[in-house]
Amino acid sequence: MTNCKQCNLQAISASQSTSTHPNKPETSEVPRGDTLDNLASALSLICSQDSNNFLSALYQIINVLAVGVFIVDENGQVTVANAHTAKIVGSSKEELLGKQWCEVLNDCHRDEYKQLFNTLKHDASKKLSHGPKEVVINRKDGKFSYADLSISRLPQTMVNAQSMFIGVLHDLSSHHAKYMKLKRLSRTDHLTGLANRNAFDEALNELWIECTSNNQPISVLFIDIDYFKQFNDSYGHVNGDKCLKKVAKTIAYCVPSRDCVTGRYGGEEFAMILPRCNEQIAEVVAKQVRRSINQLNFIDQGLQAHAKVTVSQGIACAEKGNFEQVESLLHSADKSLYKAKSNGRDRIVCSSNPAISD
Ligand SMILES: Nc1nc2c(ncn2[C@@H]2O[C@H](COP(=O)(O)OP(=O)(O)OP(=O)(O)O)[C@@H](O)[C@H]2O)c(=O)[nH]1
Repeated sequence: MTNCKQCNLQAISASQSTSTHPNKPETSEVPRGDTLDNLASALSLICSQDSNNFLSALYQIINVLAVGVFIVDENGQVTVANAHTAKIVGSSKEELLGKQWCEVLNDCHRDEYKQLFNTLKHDASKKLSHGPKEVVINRKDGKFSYADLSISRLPQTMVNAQSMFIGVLHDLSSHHAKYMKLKRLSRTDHLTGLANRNAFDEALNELWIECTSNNQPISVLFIDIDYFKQFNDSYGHVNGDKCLKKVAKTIAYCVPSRDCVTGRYGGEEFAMILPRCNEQIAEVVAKQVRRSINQLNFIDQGLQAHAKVTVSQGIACAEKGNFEQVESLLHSADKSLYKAKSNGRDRIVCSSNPAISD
């Protein structure tokens, strides 16, 4: 940084490299005594070995920091950016200079930060310290960086008439990738890859609110493998696990739309949420599940052709206020499943029409 026209920082020069700051502002926010003296002596040490220039020393310090530091003017234009900011954004420092800071941000934050700079531009009295807040940054290579962003107003005593802001960026990209992986793992059943019980319950609560508040139907389908203990006992747990995986994949293929959720509800029990689907649609899906499961064989696992599984299914549909609570809907689907089991298995029971469908 050689000569920043908008900022008085350049006034801090080597010719004034004494033990006190040349432009020491008279505000209570500024460190006094030891702190300022120590800073000044640290800087003069660096300056004496280098360019003998305070400003240059300050800039070099900022530039080697392992956090992104940048300064924007009151119009939101970047006037200073250190090397780490450039690294996070995936551009060179030169490319960043003069650029609107908001353009660096992902669309989802742009309006918020445009508004922030706009508000502060018109209300210089307002104290600014915004964040830290997690933001997504559009990198030049088309990828994203994730960072914690804090923006603070530079003290008025440091700058001329206009407002200047300093931003600090902490790169969260590697943490973000790990967080996303952990989040995905915590929501996935590790054997089948379907939603686990926790994720299923969360999705059901969300879809329940969405559908009931829009007067749309929502159906739940419980699918339970018949006599699975016998399968395990006959062919072993390893084959039992492979069977569960195959059944899960087959069920997932039968969902009628992308907004349906399929989960592993318990050991050999699966469940499907069918938002915006009435009971008739749910029954069509259940019939498709039954047909597909009945066609499965386990020859690829080394089992004989007669090794087969069937499933029993229970359906309940919330429509026109027939269920007040999501728990009642689940209870009703569970009761239907129980009926399908007790009436011979390999069949479908709907809660509003308990006649057995086989
Ligand atoms: N291989 C394997 N077996 C499991 C897993 N989770 C549960 N099971 C087995 O699933 C079987 C369920 O047995 P039951 O609850 O008696 O039900 P069922 O034999 O399917 O009989 P019905 O449901 O009444 O038709 C048990 O033998 C469990 O050990 C799993 O992750 N892998």
